[in-house]
Amino acid sequence: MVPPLALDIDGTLTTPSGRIDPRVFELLPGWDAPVVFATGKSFPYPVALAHFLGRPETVVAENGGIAYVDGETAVLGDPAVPRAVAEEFEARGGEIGWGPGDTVNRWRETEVALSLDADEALLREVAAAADGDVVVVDTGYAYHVKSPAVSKGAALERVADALDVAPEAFVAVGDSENDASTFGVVGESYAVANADATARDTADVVLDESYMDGTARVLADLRERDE
Ligand SMILES: O=C(O)COP(=O)(O)O
Ligand SMILES: [Mg+2]
Repeated sequence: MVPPLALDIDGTLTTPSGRIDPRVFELLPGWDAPVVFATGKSFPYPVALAHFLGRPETVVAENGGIAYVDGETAVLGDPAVPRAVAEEFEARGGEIGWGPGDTVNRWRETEVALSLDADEALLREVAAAADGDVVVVDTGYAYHVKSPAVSKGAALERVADALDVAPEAFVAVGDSENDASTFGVVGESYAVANADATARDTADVVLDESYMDGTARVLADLRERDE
């Protein structure tokens, strides 16, 4: 039996230019165990990915603010403080940075994401004034303003429980500080070579290969182990 997977999306299933690597469509549809997409992106993105892979929609979105499994949505974070921080940031001249349509935040229910072009120093200053009620997480793709109580790892534990699978049975692959909590609850964890320092420090193994090259290597090794 291949093990269940907890897979980050950006930096892990993508190319360096941010596209879904086509190998995702070869390797994941037939994976014979649960696959949880655990992402900082908002809820529709991992649902769409699972849908178009023909897989059950088992997802963790918004860095753990949302967990979805068996048709049940759990909203695990309160957006009030993150939104107040974003409003104060804008009142002080900061820009969220996604342009007028802002599809990055449109469906985001528990946190606020800002472009890496946003004024990080101002954002961290405004967030620090919220007295520990928010943290700023830099995924390498966005700054996320979220409750410190929310994490991908905690949400994955809920999803695993609903699937009746122990969290330790999962193998995780990720690339950034928002994956450290996942790495903390699964049995085996891998950071791709492009991972940030936090992901590298918290993963069991740091891969030699980057992006989907790294993830594909892990999947190949897991299949081989299964034979
Ligand atoms: O949305 C982000 O900032 C990063 O997304 P990821 O968690 O799938 O890498
Ligand atoms: Mg990532």
